[in-house]
Amino acid sequence: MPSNRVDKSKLPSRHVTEGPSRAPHRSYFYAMGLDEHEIAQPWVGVATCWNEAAPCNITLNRQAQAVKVGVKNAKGTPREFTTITVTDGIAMGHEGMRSSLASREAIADTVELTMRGHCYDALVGLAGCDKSLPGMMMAMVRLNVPSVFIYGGSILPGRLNGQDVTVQDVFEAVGKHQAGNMTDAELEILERVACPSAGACGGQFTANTMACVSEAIGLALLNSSGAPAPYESRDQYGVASGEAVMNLIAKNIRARDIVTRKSLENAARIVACTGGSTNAGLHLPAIAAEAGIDFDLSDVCEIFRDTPYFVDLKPGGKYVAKDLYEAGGVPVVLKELRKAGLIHEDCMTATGRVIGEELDMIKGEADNRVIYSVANPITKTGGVVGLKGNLAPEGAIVKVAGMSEEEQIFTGPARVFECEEDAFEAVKARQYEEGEVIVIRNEGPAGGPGMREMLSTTAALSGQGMGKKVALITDGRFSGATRGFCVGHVGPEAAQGGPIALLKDGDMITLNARTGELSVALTDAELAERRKTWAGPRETIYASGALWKYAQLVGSTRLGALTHPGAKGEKHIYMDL
Ligand SMILES: CC[C@H](C)C(=O)C(=O)O
Ligand SMILES: [Mg+2]
Repeated sequence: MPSNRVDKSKLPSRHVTEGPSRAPHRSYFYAMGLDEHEIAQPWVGVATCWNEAAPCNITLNRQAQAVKVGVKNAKGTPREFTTITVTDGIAMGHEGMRSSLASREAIADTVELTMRGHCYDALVGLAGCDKSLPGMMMAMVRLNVPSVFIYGGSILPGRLNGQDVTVQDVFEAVGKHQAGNMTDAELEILERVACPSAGACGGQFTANTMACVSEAIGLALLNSSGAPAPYESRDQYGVASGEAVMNLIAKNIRARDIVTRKSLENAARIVACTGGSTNAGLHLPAIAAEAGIDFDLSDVCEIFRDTPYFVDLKPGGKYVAKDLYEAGGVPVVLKELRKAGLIHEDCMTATGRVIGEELDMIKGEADNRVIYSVANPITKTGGVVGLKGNLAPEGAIVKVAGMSEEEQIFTGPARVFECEEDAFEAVKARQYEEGEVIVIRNEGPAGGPGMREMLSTTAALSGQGMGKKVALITDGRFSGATRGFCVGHVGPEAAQGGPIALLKDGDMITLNARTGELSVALTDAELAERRKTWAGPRETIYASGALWKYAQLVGSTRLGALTHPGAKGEKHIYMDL
């Protein structure tokens, strides 16, 4: 058994299990039904984001039981614990959305504190929603313990009029309804059928994007994210993940042996080739920073730029996560990337083998329906690209999957809004013109605070049939289901005095996703002149509490909006591991 090779004298858990001074601690363990063998084994924290807030996380409790079976099979002692989630689909379109990105830090912090406080030796993390996936992976890298990640799985698609539908259709239906192109009764039918099961939103939105990342980066077993959440066949991956973490303990393979510059590049590839969520441009730098790796928004975008887009998923394309699973899932996509030399094969994974060896064992091939071959992609460059220019010196990001080449170039006058609510009201009332660039500012990580996703506004534009007739830029961000020429993460944000803060109605803005440009037709001197009269950042609307604290601490978008400095190669990471 792998655990026979574990040097127990080095495991963090000995601080709570060994010696006369730990008799009180052991009393608690006996109180929970553990016996002396279980107390003496390696302790594995099984962290889930289970709660009843949303379908994304509702199955995690069941799946955690499978993980615990795996840990026990391999002679470990699993201890399940939970942390929070904020679910974007429900937080969307109102003040609640400010809690979303901040919840990523809360998840990483609470998992970290639980692990530290109880001296667990290793971690299996289960997560099912936008911020819980990166938050959980950040905790793994931050603690640098042996770690395995497992996604909770996606939702099943709804079915209406012979077509698959997701919650994206419901968000967009709001715009259609507002425009008078959908009746109350039609909207009600759609909202009842769009989400027929547990699981995270069905397209290649943020949760599914980060699930693909979890496999490509090596923290999750290959194919473990594929089966939809309600499928009990997922449980075999739960058991295998529990066994895998015990093997990592035995081999002393830690999260930072897995998450490296190269594995982050593999992860960025899968985001681009699947037309994934722009949020990856925030989460990959954040995960990197936890490992002390400098991999910022422009590094991510550079990988995006020369990655072909060849997996046909919503919102840019046709299919949902269940279709990707049935076509062979992430392993087949990675195999295609490998054919083009776009995968670093020597990256360590959660099995203790490198990703090249793992891919050698995969039999599936591209079906040229959901997964095209890399040699015959949908487009030659990535489904997500970076932009820079005098309006975004620290960069910006846009999803272009599904947009034609002509649609990727746009010049128009700015219509400036100071917050999302103002923009949404104007869109609802059709107080904007075709050809304009809608600017929504003061929505960055510190300025919002919380860098809200603006799906309600972008979906309303799409629903009004105006998605291709206007462009939108913001220092906030978008949901994975946003489509249209919507540029987010414009940095520096307005609250940090970025040029977006200086825009006025009518300024001519150019967005060019082909050349990677985001600029305003103002000279440096004109911008400097406006800066002299700039009123400065808005005061945060929170006077205390978690969001006030978040606004004080959060760093720049370019670096992933972290609330701490990130690892700097320090020696003391976790206990004395
Ligand atoms: C449907 C979109 C989802 C709720 C989301 O927030 C994301 O994918 O980012
Ligand atoms: Mg989201």
